[in-house]
Amino acid sequence: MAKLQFPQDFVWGTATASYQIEGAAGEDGRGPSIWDTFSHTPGKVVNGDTGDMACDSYHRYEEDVALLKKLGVSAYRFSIAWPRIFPQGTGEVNEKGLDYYRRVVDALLAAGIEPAVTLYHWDLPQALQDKGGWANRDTIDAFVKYAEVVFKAFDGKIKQWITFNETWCVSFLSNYIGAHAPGNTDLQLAVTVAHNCMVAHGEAVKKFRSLGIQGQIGTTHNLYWFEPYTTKPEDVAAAHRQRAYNNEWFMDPTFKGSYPQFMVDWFREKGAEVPIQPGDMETISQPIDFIGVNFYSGGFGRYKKGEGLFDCEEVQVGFDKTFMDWNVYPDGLYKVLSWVREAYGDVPIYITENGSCYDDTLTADNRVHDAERAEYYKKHFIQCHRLIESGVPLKGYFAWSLLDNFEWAEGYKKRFGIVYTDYETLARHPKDSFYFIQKVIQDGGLDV
Ligand SMILES: OC[C@@H]1[C@@H](O)[C@H](O)[C@@H](O)c2[nH]c(CCc3ccccc3)c[n+]21
Repeated sequence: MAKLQFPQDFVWGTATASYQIEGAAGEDGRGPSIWDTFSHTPGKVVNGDTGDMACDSYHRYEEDVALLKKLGVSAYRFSIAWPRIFPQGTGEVNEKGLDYYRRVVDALLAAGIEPAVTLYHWDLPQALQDKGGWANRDTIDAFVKYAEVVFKAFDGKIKQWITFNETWCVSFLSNYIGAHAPGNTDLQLAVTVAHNCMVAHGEAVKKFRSLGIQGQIGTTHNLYWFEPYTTKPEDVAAAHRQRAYNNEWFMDPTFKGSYPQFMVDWFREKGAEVPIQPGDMETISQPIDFIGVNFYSGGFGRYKKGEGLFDCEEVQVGFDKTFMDWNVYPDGLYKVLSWVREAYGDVPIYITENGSCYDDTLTADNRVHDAERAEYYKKHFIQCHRLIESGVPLKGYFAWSLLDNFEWAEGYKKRFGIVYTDYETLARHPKDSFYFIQKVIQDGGLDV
């Protein structure tokens, strides 16, 4: 048996998001978000599930913090709900909304756990969507105002800030594919939303710097490792387009201050132009202190005329699949973060999400023997160690997720938690994967 030892200062954490765990949708002045609207629209979410109750973390956050302490993490990534701070998106601050996050942050700090906070994890105030949402550049200013209020309220207490969670999901998944809120299916709209969100990210970073807020700020993109199935030029080009859709389209503006030209040309062919205004690219590529990467899966593709947006079809090569039908591809984590370092330099990296969904069963004695999920984590931890050994500046890892929670359009059937949420009683039951991660943290590494 070999012992894979992690650096002493490696950050182990778990991640959640406001709409997925809080519940209390109308409590203490919270305004509606686009996910309240979407989940309450028949046909949008499996079983008609909504985030009205979720894990009720709005009232049970102390139980969550106790679980985090038991797990032994040094950090906890969660998101602040904009509609709790500005119920109408702009205007009057809702102090009761801020108070909830003050309770959460103080409980975390009392437990010796660092909060890592995402400003935007998809719950846009509906009042802003009614005025065009992220397609309207006024939303950028509203976002910066929201960020400023939260920066000032928690300066010195929250020291790791993430502006956006997965702008690809906010733009393409939600406005081209249409699977997430607000559920549009327009490519130009998606390209515009992606651009405006990235400008909003940059403006928030500028505000953070100008206010002299303590700590570090970055953003999180979901990166997908997609490789050509053969070395044929058309397969290489097709797989690259498909990968760039998730990766370079967001990472190039963030770190190079420009969009990848081959993709600009491809979108132009499809009738979509990027609405760049003077100064936008400089704003987007404001220097950041780290990049958050959410990694779940990857695969292989080859050219197929007319297939999808990029004339690319996925080739099934025999990967094990999770309950989301996603390939289990741990090597993809090694490859994608090695690519980040090659393409964008030695920017510190945090894996801000990684995890898996399997069909869990709660036993009579409240255990969940989720061996597949524990194995998924083990395989990905091994790749994290391999990355660190290779010199990639990987600084931390946040497991998705602490709790089973509202899995967006899939509702509550899809469980990603290392803790089982009993939706009848809202009781939390650590799964075997929780104890596996607890031991890795305690030991500072794992035996392989
Ligand atoms: O699907 C599991 C998690 C979500 O619960 C998180 O809120 C979100 O940040 C997140 N991103 C991804 C990868 C991108 C993706 C999200 C949803 C559906 C398909 C792909 C997986 N996850």
